[in-house]
This record gives sequence, structure tokens and C-alpha cells, in this order.
Amino acid sequence: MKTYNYSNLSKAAIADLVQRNVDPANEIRSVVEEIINNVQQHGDKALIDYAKRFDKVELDKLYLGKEELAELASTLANDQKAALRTAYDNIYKFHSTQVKTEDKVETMPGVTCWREARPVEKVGLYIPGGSAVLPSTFLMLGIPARIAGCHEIVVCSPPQKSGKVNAFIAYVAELLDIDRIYLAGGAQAIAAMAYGTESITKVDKIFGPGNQFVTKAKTIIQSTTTTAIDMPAGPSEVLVIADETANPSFIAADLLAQAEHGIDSQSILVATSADIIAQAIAEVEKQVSVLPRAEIAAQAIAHSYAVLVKELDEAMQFSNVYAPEHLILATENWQQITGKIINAGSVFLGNLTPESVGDYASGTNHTLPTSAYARAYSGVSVDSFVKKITFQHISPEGIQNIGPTVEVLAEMEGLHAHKNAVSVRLGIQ
Ligand SMILES: NC(=O)c1ccc[n+]([C@@H]2O[C@H](COP(=O)([O-])OP(=O)(O)OC[C@H]3O[C@@H](n4cnc5c(N)ncnc54)[C@H](O)[C@@H]3O)[C@@H](O)[C@H]2O)c1
Ligand SMILES: N[C@H](CO)Cc1c[nH]c[nH+]1
Ligand SMILES: [Zn+2]
Repeated sequence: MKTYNYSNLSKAAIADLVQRNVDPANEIRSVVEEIINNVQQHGDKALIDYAKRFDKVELDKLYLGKEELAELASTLANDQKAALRTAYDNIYKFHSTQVKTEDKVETMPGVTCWREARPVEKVGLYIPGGSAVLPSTFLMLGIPARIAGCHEIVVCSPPQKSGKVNAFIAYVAELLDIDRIYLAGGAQAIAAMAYGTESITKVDKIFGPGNQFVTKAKTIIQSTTTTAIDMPAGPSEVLVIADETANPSFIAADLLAQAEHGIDSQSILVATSADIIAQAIAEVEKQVSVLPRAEIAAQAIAHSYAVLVKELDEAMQFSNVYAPEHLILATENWQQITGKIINAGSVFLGNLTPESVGDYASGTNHTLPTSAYARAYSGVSVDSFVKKITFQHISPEGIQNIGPTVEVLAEMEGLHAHKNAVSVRLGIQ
């Protein structure tokens, strides 16, 4: 892991340093565009062909139904079921507080405005399953979809070598009362949910994280179809801000936790102490060697780095430019700097708060914007699954109060039909 000194970095150098997962030669785009076209033209057959090519599985059927899922789910050990149930309960508890009825506002006497939430009717959930199967992601997407009251929930996940999904995914399907999972992964699953195939319904909005192929497919279909997406939620990343109070062994563990997701993950350490940086890097080298996914984590660490800053304020400046998916404040004095956070997906406060708790079970959502999209997007929540529709009502008193203003404004814009729609109600022609 290379170390940079913040004082020696120009603005341009920082801009360069914070870039990740760019596709300068459009290599990923062209692969993904071909996949999307193929699914559009050949539907289910293309999905079966891609399962053979990418997942090395010959599918005779594109989905698992309720009975097959129940059979798989029954193989779980009790402690596994209990852990998934606890995660479900905490995530449910946190997300159910996001449902709020907004107040009606009387902007002028007789002029009443308000918003009401309505669920997105048909949603598609993508559950990654390439290098690791993520039942936790199924909980993170399925729970807010259920709370929002979405009418139809389509679920896609890459087939495993067994030609099925794994048992943990099947158990989560049971918890969420989902009775079908389509065995489709990658860009082809996203295309299928955006265009529809013989067996997969076209959805209104697609949710879920994934690798660079999945994320590129989501951004393409968002601009070429009427299907929306939650956000670009690509390869995982973490930025740890540390001062002298941090524990190098904890820092290393947190850096590796995101690095083990994939070779294109990134883990950044920004610290006020050169000693802490040196000790944390030594710890990373020690801890990585014993990980089952050591090779993946080591490759991600190879393109990760550390930044030495003079003070926590400087660390926060760098972090706000990086806009990390996960931000860990590894300092006892985190209260002093939280107010300065501008761009981050999800924040973990203090030396005893590992990022992994948010990945699995604290209650917050782990589907979060990556690649600096935290500058503009929030992570998934119940809000992501609803539209907020505005309503207004004008009473006889209200039309007298607001009418003349609208007449003048319409006149200013030269839109006389607009003016007339008010005038006829005021009784003035
Ligand atoms: N940002 C978030 O909120 C968040 C949350 C969880 C996971 N993640 C990320 O999700 C990703 C999951 O990636 P994954 O690969 O394990 O699973 P995945 O399900 O995203 O992708 C697997 C699929 O990718 C396709 N694929 C693989 N190689 C391909 C190629 N050469 N060309 C075309 N398609 C190809 C295959 O169809 C395969 O089924 C990781 O990067 C992880 O960090 C992000
Ligand atoms: N860290 C991932 C989001 O970037 C979420 C996850 C799922 N399982 C473990 N971690
Ligand atoms: Zn994770």
C-alpha cells in the first residue's frame, strides 16, 4: 500500500487519486451493450446461454419456485437461521421508522399542499452471487421493498454450480415471502428486468449492487429504457480516518473486510500519524495472509493507499473529495468531526464500530453508492421504493388569494391559456 503526503498533493493529483472504476477505453461498456442487445433480442434463451458461458451452469429452467426454495432453506442450521432472523429484525426495525406521513401545509388561506407516498409497483432486486453469495443483500433490498408495499418483486441472482441459488438465499426468500428467484446474473439479469423476457417481468425500477458489469448495465438501462435504478452501487470501498487513538489492528481488519469483496474493491487509510500508517500496513500484511480470500484481498490492497495528513480537518477534506461508500472515523474524538462530513454513503463512529456490523445486522442498509456517487446519491432506504406524489386543493377563499398572483406570473411568461384557467374560476375574463 503506497503512502502519500497530503501536503505534497496538488488538486489535480488528488482528483486523479480519488478516481476508481473508470472505464476509459469503454471495454466494459461494449461487453455490456452486447449483452443487453442480446437479451433484448433473444430473451430467456440469451439468459440460459450466458449462464452457461459466465456461470458455467446448464440451466433447464430459469427459476426456482416456492417448493424448491423451501427444500433448500430447510437445510440451514439453527444458528444460521437465528443470525439471519436477527439481521432481518434489526433491518426491519430501522427501516420501518422511515415511513412517515407528511403534514399538509396551508401556504395561503385556502391553498393546501401535501405529499403522499405510493409504492413503485414493480421492482427488480439483483442479489450478487459471483465471487461471494450475499443473502445479506437480499435482506437489505427485500425488507424496504416489503415495507414500502411494492406490488411485484422480481428477484434475480446468478446460478451457483448446483444450478440453484444457495440455501441462505432460499431461507431469506422465505423470510421475505418471495416465492420465485430467477437464476440470472450479471448484465444479462439487469437487461432482463429492464426489457422483460418470456419469463421475467419488465420492472419499473431495479435495485441492488454488483460488479462492474452489473453496475454499467444499470447505468445504461437507466438512460435507454423507462426502468429507473436505485444508484450505481459497484465494487465495495472503505475510507478509514485515524488519529493516534486508533488501533492499527482494527484499522487493518476494516481495510481487509472491504478488500476481500473483489479485486476491484478499494480501501483507503487517511491518518494524522505516520506511525499509525506504518503499523496498520504491517497489520494488513499479517492479517491478509490467513484469509481464505487472501488473493482477492491482496489484489484490492495493491491498488489501495494511505494518505498522511496533519490534522483531522485535512483528513475530512480528503474524504469529502473521495466520497467513500463507507467512512470509518477511527478516533475517540469522532464527535468533533462528524459535522464536517459532506460526502459519504454510511458512517461508522469510533474505534469499536466495525463496518461489518452495517454490512450485516445493525439495521442500516448496506446497498450504498460507490465510485464517488456518494456526492449525489443516498443509500437504499424505504424512500427508494416509493414515489412521493404531491397533492393540492384550492378552496373558494384560496382561489381568490392565489389567483391574481398566478395570473400575473402567466402573463409574464406570455402563457395566456394558463392565465385563463385561473381567470375563469375568478369570474374575470
Ligand atoms: N455498493 C454496494 O452497496 C455493494 C454491496 C454488496 C456488494 N457489492 C459489490 O458487488 C460486487 C459483487 O460482484 P460479484 O462478481 O461477486 O457478483 P455479481 O453477481 O455482481 O456478478 C456476477 C456476474 O457477473 C457476470 N460476469 C462475470 N465476469 C464477466 C465477464 N467477463 N463479462 C461479462 N459478465 C461477467 C456473470 O454473469 C456473473 O454471473 C462486488 O464488487 C462487491 O464489492 C457492493
Ligand atoms: N460491504 C458490502 C457493501 O459494499 C456489503 C456486504 C455484504 N456482505 C458483506 N458485505
Ligand atoms: Zn462487506
